[in-house]
Amino acid sequence: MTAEPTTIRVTGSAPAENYDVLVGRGLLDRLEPLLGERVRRVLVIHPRALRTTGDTVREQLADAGFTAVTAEIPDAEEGKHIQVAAFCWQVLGQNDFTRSDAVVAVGGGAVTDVAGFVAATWLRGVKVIHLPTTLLGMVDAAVGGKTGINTAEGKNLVGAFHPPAGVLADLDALGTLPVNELVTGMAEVVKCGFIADPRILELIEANPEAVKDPASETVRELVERSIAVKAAVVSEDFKESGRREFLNYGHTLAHAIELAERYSWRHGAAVSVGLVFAAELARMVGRLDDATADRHRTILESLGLPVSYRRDRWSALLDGMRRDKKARGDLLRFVVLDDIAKPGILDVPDTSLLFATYQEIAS
Ligand SMILES: NC(=O)c1ccc[n+]([C@@H]2O[C@H](COP(=O)([O-])OP(=O)(O)OC[C@H]3O[C@@H](n4cnc5c(N)ncnc54)[C@H](O)[C@@H]3O)[C@@H](O)[C@H]2O)c1
Ligand SMILES: O=C(O)C(=O)C[C@@H](O)[C@H](O)[C@H](O)COP(=O)(O)O
Ligand SMILES: [Zn+2]
Repeated sequence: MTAEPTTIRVTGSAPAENYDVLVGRGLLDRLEPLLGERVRRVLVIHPRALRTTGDTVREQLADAGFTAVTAEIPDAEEGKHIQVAAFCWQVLGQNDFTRSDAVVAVGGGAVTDVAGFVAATWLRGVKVIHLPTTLLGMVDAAVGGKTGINTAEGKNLVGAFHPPAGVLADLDALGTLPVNELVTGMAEVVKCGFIADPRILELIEANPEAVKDPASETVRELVERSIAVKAAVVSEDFKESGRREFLNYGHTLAHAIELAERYSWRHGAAVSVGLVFAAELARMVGRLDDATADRHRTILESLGLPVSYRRDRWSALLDGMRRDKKARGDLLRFVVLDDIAKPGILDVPDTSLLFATYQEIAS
């Protein structure tokens, strides 16, 4: 018998901002009820690597009486491209998708981001349901309604806030995920631990190896706790006018590293370095104690995640960081900690502080 899934509710100021995130196993039969009465056509967007899963979802929907089509898109960050969105818009147009039809995303965070963007923009907004298949997708990207694509100038520079109608985080999907993908996703879990839920940090520290076993109860608890952190934040501040910025902890440098590496680094790996940098920055300005700053490095290293980046790339990184969405004019703004579960914002008008901080983490 399959155990009942855990339900984590996201709420908002508008009815469309209310939805459930289900965490469990064997959740595919929960998709049809989420689509509702009015949906006739469904576009299933999946990466090449998940063709079999995409076909399974399409066939199940067709058996249930929907007109279901798939759009197979390039893998990982190559999928977060305007040409990929245009391809999906073409499929929607050629199949006469109306405002009462729907998009289903099957894949990691790259897929949920671009599929969410396609849904947000087709006819100015149709329903989207996320079936995340990576740890990172489950704990972060599929939840909260941030959608987007990259441009030549940087990460997620074009997008929209468009909440899903539901998220099915089926832990069975993690069974085929390469361990390095599981581990990079853990960077966002660690982020949630530092900004809001110290129990996450204790669980990882107690058994870093259990964290790499997708069948473990530890992974399930980490997934549920991280989603709970994100759900609480986005329920209060969907469009990032305040508290939601804390979910961006570590991301100012992370996105600059991804751009500098032309997206050959996984997002989670870059977030890992970004978290260490943000902790060092808070230590430098006297906001964070040594032990808590060091704890970032220790816990991320215990998972095998990177904690430093190339010294010779500073100027490219600074250029990238200037395009961070938290920046206001020439002012760079960073999420920092005053303590565990006490995030705040640090305004940095003078980049010499950033350079000095970078020297502490550069290799
Ligand atoms: N919108 C948000 O709030 C938000 C939050 C965090 C991250 N993101 C975005 O998410 C993206 C990163 O997501 P990601 O780490 O999931 O990477 P990803 O989507 O690129 O997937 C990583 C790799 O795993 C493969 N894969 C996916 N599921 C699999 C499975 N079950 N079995 C085997 N292989 C599988 C994919 O094909 C890909 O090669 C970044 O673009 C990041 O910016 C968005
Ligand atoms: O949901 C959010 O808000 C986040 O910041 C979560 C991040 O982990 C995620 O990578 C997000 O896509 C970054 O957003 P951006 O606004 O900096 O592009
Ligand atoms: Zn992220």
